[in-house]
Amino acid sequence: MTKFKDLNLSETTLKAIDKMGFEEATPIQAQTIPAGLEGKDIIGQAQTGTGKTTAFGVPMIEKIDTNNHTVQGLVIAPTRELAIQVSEELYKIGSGKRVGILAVYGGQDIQRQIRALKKRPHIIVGTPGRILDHINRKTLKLDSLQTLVLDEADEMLNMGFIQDIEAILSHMPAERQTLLFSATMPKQIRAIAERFMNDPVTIRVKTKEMTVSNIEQYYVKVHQRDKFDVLSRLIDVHSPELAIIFGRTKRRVDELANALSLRGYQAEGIHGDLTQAKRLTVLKRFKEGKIDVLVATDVAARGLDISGVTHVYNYDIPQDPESYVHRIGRTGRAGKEGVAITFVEPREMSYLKEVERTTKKKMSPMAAPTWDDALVGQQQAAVNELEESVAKNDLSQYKALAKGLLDQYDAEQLVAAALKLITKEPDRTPIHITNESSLPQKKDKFRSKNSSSKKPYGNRQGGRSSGGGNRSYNRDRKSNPRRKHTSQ
Ligand SMILES: Nc1ncnc2c1ncn2[C@@H]1O[C@H](COP(=O)(O)OP(=O)(O)OP(=O)(O)O)[C@@H](O)[C@H]1O
Ligand SMILES: [Mg+2]
Repeated sequence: MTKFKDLNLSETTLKAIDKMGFEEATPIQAQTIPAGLEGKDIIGQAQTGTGKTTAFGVPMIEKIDTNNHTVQGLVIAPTRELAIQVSEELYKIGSGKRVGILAVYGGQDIQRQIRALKKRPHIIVGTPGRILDHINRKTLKLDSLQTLVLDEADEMLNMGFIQDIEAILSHMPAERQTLLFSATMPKQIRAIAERFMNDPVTIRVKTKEMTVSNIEQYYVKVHQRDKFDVLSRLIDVHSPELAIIFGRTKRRVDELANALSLRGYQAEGIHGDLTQAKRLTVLKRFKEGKIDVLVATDVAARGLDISGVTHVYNYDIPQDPESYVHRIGRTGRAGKEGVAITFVEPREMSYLKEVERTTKKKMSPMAAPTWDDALVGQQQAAVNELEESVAKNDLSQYKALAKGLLDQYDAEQLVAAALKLITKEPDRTPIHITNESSLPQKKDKFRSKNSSSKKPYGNRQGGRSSGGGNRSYNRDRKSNPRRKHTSQ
């Protein structure tokens, strides 16, 4: 176990890390911080939720010269929410040193960002489209850049983003340190990455499986028409603290969020067609537990760190194994436990197998719960609530009422009635969810490693659109590779 104080860090940074509550460095931090401080280019790969942000953040912050009021560090992230989250973490690491950090992303007033850029921050964290916009307006200069980080590097170098990244790279000094981080790094993408890196070291936290062991992984074989009922019952059985449900398209997400609300769950959706303000509000309400089910497209799959997410449901199986890894990685973070459940239609089993081959982890089959299972789950949740209330609440103002009732009724009858009132019995309100086409069937059962879905260029979009129903997922990020991603 490595302590941060053994990593040759400045007192101010050590203090900041201490304030963040971190005691020991995680393996990826222990391995990349020294190499980062030495100035090496790094490709860092470690499982989801294992602290990669601090792994690149610490050396980046340590190297900032706060007397030099130029942009010395740039972090590029695929979504606005992630850019905000990373900037907040860097702010904490750099708080003692007073490093100036600014997040720039689409959907936020550009004039406000321009004013903030004039205050000469040392580090910019942003999404590619908006960064490029500022470069073109000459409101962001990268001539003095020393450290570049691509968070979710494989995603950033994939088809939807590569042109913007290349354009941004052309505006920064060749002599710089480049750090790439992700939980996944397909070979073909690594090859692209190496083109603009200088003798990079690859730091991979070696584990048997690509996913963290503290996430229990299940699949449920289910026909499309039954998916929603199975989902409602699963939620009733599990009573998740916070759950994320991933759907394949924006329409799917809207319909699921509405349908869940109709059945009495506190659910809201997040996807790229919402305004930025709405996206942020939904996420905030989810973090605060005001809603407990977040329905999302892959816009929420990467990097987001929301504590308390106990369950991830893949309502639609993702097409890429990488997407699966990131989606389920929204739970089981920082050593916590999590459960991931993936719905698979009978004809999509080959996708499940491909995910298992990539992650080197088998999912356990789970039977779809019955209505009675759901009722038992909800009754248990009511019992827990009642017990908690007995333990926690000051009930003195209710005791006289209780006595009165007990004089009149049988105790068992009374408690049963109270439990019935608290129990959210499984709801059968009719709902409508539009059918999406299943993923196209794979012919070659055991595809080679160079299979099409992993190719950075070309096939990815083709593969998706051939599924018909995937179109709006594409639009989510890839339909216009030049500009569109800020509207994910
Ligand atoms: N050394 C540490 N000790 C304890 N907790 C830590 C440590 N480093 C990071 N964390 C916490 O772990 C959580 C996950 O960190 P982070 O978001 O950086 O993971 P990640 O590896 O980037 O995951 P992803 O692949 O999903 O982006 C955060 O809540 C962070 O505060
Ligand atoms: Mg991350």
